[in-house]
Amino acid sequence: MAFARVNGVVLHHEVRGPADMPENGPALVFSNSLGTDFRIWDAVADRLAGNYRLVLYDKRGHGLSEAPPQPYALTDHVDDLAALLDHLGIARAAVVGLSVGGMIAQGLATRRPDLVEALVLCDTAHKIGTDALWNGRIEAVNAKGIASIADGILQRWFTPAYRSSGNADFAGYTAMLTRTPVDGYAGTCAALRDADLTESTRALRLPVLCIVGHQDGSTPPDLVRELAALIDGARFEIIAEAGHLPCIEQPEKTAALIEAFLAETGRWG
Ligand SMILES: O=C(O)CC1=CCC(=O)O1
Repeated sequence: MAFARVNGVVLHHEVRGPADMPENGPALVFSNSLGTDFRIWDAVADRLAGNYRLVLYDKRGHGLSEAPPQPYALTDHVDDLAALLDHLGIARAAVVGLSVGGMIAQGLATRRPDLVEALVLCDTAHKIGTDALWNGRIEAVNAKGIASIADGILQRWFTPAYRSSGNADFAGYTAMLTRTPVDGYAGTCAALRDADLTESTRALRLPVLCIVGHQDGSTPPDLVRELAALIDGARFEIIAEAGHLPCIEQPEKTAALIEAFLAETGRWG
């Protein structure tokens, strides 16, 4: 566990992987979704940590990172990640981003192409949701807290089987969502509302893998297929028995897809 003040905000992060990895060698960087922190990647990271240097971080307003007052712009999140990688001396990375984390990854590839060699875009899109959806969430969480909208969100995040009342992990991720700082949550909703990456993402030229859970209710397979179609040469994979967070429901399959893709690029492993 480490903290760094970069781009005007304290970010909680962790670097994992073999001790003999060269300090400035390529890294695998993970960016998480709205209402989650980097622990959503733990089971995937456990499967990859033997072979790669991993960087996990909590974006502003989430986890143990500072939560500046809302609203945020997607470029705030992108510039935070760029500054964190510069701070860590990481010059080349494959960025694995989920949902808004996937938009941060796309934004980083556009704004700092020197840093990004490949993208794994999980359950994300070039444009997520509508003004009405995000404004409704901002209003609700500011007035009544995140718990007031949590049920609907959790239904889109997880399959019915995972949401069983006996599943302690489901209770844990519910707490992760509802304990997110309101400024962090609403601030990032504003970033999502205002971001449309269609044209900048269409111009990307690098290896890209798009992944989506078969039962994703937030960024459904057809939307992620659209994202993949936008990017020259991007691959598209659907993971069965998963919702919006395949890294939690199907970590084995998620890690295997990431590893096979990185091997194909010829730059990792
Ligand atoms: O909260 C949701 O519905 C899922 C989601 C959309 C953007 C993000 O990061 O998570």
